[in-house]
Amino acid sequence: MTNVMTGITKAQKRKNGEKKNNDVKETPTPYRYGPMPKFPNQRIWSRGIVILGVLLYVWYTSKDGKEVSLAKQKDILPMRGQTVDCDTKYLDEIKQFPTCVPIKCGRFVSDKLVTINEAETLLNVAKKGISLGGSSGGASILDIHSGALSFGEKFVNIYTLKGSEKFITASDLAIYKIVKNKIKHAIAENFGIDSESLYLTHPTFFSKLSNLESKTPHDEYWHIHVDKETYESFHYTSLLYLTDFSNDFKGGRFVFVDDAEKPMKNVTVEPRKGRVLMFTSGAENPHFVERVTSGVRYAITVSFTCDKTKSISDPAAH
Ligand SMILES: O=C(O)CCC(=O)C(=O)O
Ligand SMILES: [Fe+2]
Repeated sequence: MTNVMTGITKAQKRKNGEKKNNDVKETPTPYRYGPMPKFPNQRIWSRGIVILGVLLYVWYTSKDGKEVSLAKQKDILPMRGQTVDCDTKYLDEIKQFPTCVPIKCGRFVSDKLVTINEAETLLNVAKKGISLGGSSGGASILDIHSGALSFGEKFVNIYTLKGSEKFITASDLAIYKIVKNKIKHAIAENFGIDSESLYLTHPTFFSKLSNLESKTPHDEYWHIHVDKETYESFHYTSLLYLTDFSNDFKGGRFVFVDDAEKPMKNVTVEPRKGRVLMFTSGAENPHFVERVTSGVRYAITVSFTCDKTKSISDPAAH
């Protein structure tokens, strides 16, 4: 049939179409920048690169990505926690004190218990007190209950040092007591126990950590440990952080090691000024502090026992 408008028959159209298609096949598409370069074993190389990329991705994500963060420095947490099964030895021991047995063992973090002003007051006490002595290695402690203060490679009693009258005032002591009581009540609430069953115990101390080379084993704060094994009287441990991870120091995160074979199971807490970390002191909570790589990290370890015979009194003015 002939198209009235063009006067071309269907057969002619088919013929023209075929010719066009043939033309396309005959003309190769030119590469804008010339032909793709070829090199020997091109396929093997490109496959190798893809496999390397996949391996790099797997290595990178398993290295850091799977570690769990309980608290980042930037978080402001009213309360965040995790429960874990109590270690049986811990449970057997704490059962001697029935009102002190936790509903579940675990760890909790709160940024709302202690105010920034309270944290700053205690930071100044730590700075002033430790400046009277201080370890020659990377870890200094000050225990205002016993008076123990790191001094070079030894310890001295701060209350025997000249100038010690000034490092802590009556109002600092009152704040210390308020903070300790707030932490005690939070521990009781989180673990479902009676706060009257908790007593402050030894050692409760300020710590100052830096990247100085260690001089004695006391300076090596980065080893994995269980508090109940290091400090026999502990049942509940708490830390109050006085400086900020990343701003005041680098490194120095607190790390729970849930499975020593699998670092990606580690649970980390980044210190934040005024942040309180509380946990049961048994083998369900092995932990360490990462080495501080720069700056200075200040904290207070506030420790509680359920054994009244192991309790210590609130610090007094000297
Ligand atoms: O400073 C910390 O974050 C933890 C210190 C610690 O593990 C301890 O005093 O037993
Ligand atoms: Fe510890």
